[in-house]
Amino acid sequence: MATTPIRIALIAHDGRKRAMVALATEFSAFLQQCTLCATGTTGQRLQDEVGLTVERLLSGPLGGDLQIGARLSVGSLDAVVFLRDPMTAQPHEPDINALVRACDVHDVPCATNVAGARLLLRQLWHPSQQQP
Ligand SMILES: O=C(CO)COP(=O)(O)O
Repeated sequence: MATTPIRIALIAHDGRKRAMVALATEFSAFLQQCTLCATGTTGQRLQDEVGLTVERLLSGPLGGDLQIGARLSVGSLDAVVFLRDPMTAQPHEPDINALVRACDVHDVPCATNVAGARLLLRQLWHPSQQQP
């Protein structure tokens, strides 16, 4: 029986894009089975460097975070991986906060660092398997 693909949004600030590419490469066998969307530049990197099929939304500073927040608010996303750069101020900080807040409001799992993202993606990939 065919199952519905899991819908995941992938977002990374510039200082975390290499980490996102490495994470997506590590989980590419799983992510290929998912329906993916991403902010503009992150999505481009994932297409070009990992070979994933990704719906590219606007770049974060141009409203991409808000688009993803709107999607998850209406139940169109199952999980968010948002590798934020904690060391660099972002011009669109209000949009970033709105996205993370929307995850909390709607109880959508959101990983904001690689360790959390690994746990989340592993669990989504093998839901019945006990985590060690
Ligand atoms: O700024 C971002 C998230 O806040 C990411 O946007 P890009 O993927 O377009 O760089």
